Amino acid sequence: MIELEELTKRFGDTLAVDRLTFVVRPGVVTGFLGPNGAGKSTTMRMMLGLDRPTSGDVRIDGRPYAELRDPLKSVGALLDARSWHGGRSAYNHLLCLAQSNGLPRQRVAEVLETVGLGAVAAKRAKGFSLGMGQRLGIASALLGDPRILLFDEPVNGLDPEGIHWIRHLMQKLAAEGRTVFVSSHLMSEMALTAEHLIVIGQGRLLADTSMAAFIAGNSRSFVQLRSPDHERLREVLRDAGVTAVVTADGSFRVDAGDPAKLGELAAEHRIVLHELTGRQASLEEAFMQLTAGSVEYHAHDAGAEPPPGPEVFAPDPATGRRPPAWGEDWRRRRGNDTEGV
Ligand SMILES: Nc1ncnc2c1ncn2[C@@H]1O[C@H](COP(=O)(O)OP(=O)(O)OP(=O)(O)O)[C@@H](O)[C@H]1O
Repeated sequence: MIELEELTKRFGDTLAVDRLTFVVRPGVVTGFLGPNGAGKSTTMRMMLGLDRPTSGDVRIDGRPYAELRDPLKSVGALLDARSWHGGRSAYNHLLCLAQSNGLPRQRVAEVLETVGLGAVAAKRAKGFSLGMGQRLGIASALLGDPRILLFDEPVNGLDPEGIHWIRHLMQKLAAEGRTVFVSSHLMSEMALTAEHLIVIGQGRLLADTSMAAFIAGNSRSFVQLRSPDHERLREVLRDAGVTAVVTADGSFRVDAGDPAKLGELAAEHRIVLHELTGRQASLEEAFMQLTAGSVEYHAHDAGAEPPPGPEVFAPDPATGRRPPAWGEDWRRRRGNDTEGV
């Protein structure tokens, strides 16, 4: 496993990594998320002994990277996919790595087949596409058959087939009992790949939890209803004291609602529904909710200002109080029109 304890890195005035403590365990894919500049690459570089911590430490199977006897057999990493000599063929690049690390020559052909580069093994790497370069980087990481794998943005530049392939490769490696730690900005892909998540913002740990718990804990479920009898449904919801918003596509959204109860309410009033969907917010929404305060670079555009207009949420008829407006800021930033019921 990989263990970090109070790991800290300062570059001049910039505190890139701030007392990070967490453990990356074997057997599952662990996703590493954070906004741009959060400190992900710096953390991974320190795991591999490429950056020296200002304080704290990081251990690979109980030792600092520098003390590993056969580093390539312990940890494989893809940090910068283009870190190879372009004049060499894919085969020769891997052969050099194998020979300098005491690995058997036959591993070269094996990993080339694993990553699907067998047919272009003799071609010079400088002619490789971005996706082929990523595959060659992954082949280098797998060369020593390591128990621990680190991938920094591995799907960068890959086409859908390549993305699908790497997702299954990472899950297979984890299922073999390896430790797989992967960063990516592609939230939809991360949601499909990782079981556990480490989230950082401005160098600090924001979450260390399972994917399911992260989404459930940082977002709210909601129910979406749509009816051809829009006005009647609006009245029924209002009379029942249900707080709802009308979304840009004309459906009603009830935060933390119960689909069964709302369906029964509509049936009681003989209202036809064209949609009744219980939804869980996505990883992207949960991520944006959690990291909203720790984004280093904000885009400033007209849509960033909350639009004037009607109340988004109806007040609770019993208390007259406005309910908590989860995601309101986010919806406003996105310019997603909503109207009160
Ligand atoms: N060698 C360096 N010298 C000075 N500052 C650095 C150096 N490397 C990183 N930083 C700074 O440290 C912070 C963290 O950078 P890092 O690249 O680790 O973030 P990241 O989460 O990987 O970002 P991204 O998602 O954009 O790749 C940033 O503010 C960055 O500018």
